[in-house]
Amino acid sequence: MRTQDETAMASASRYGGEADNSRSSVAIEAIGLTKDYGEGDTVVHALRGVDVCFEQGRFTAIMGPSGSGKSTLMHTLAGLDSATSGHILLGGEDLTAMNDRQLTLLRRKRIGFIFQSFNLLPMFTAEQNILMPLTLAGAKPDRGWMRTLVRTLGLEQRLNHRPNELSGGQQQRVAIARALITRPSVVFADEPTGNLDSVSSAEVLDFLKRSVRELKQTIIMVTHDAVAASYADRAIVFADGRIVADEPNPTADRMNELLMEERQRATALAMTY
Ligand SMILES: Nc1ncnc2c1ncn2[C@@H]1O[C@H](COP(=O)(O)OP(=O)(O)OP(=O)(O)O)[C@@H](O)[C@H]1O
Repeated sequence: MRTQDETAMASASRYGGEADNSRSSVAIEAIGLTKDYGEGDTVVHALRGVDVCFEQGRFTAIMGPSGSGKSTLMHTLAGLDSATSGHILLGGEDLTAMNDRQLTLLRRKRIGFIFQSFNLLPMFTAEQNILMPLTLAGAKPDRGWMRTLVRTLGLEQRLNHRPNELSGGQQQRVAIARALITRPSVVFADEPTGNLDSVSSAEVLDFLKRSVRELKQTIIMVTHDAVAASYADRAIVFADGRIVADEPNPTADRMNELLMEERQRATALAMTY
């Protein structure tokens, strides 16, 4: 196990030693993160020593073949799943050293989630759904921030509607507002456009991008769609529990190319066995 100083040094090394200035812009980072499922002959190494930083105010996409570890990375970073070894620093605090109660509080206050299936509560209005994280925490809404979110997401005319009175795209916009209402340090989006048609997908991705540009939010999105990844500022490709590519300003063509290269590499490897 590393000491705190060793953790800080490992973290600083990812910036070529410019630790102090650049660290202030880091939202969350993983250091030597591993996650194994099972043990012995049946062990699955889902994460194999992942080192990665996610900067504040940036939109990052995570891509990769099925089973490569994308969801495991997201769940572990969000404190939903425990790491086997390594560290996760959120605003300088190590999640891997926290107990369940501390993790629950941290998730409630500092992490937002957006799911493929929206996960809105059907008996509540859009407004009640958006405010739900605050209601559950017994916290008062910041009305100014609520207005900003509602305006940015174009939900002014939809606040009194229940989810079944909204289109898929509108429901996902409500879910985005709900994820952002606590002004979290980081928002994890798991295939947020997986259930949407291409027009609604483009709309939702545009809003995610605006949340980053205009509202200074930090978003990490898992997606299988290279076009969705092209809305991000950065795209990471995962394979076999490791990062195999890290692309700034990704285009859909470039991401398809990287995914194809990874598929060819995996096929060539399989043929040598
Ligand atoms: N609870 C679990 N128990 C055992 N193995 C698991 C568990 N969750 C994930 N795995 C395994 O860990 C590896 C990584 O899975 P993960 O779900 O993170 O991949 P993924 O890239 O998100 O895949 P997909 O794109 O299909 O969602 C896979 O081999 C998977 O079978």
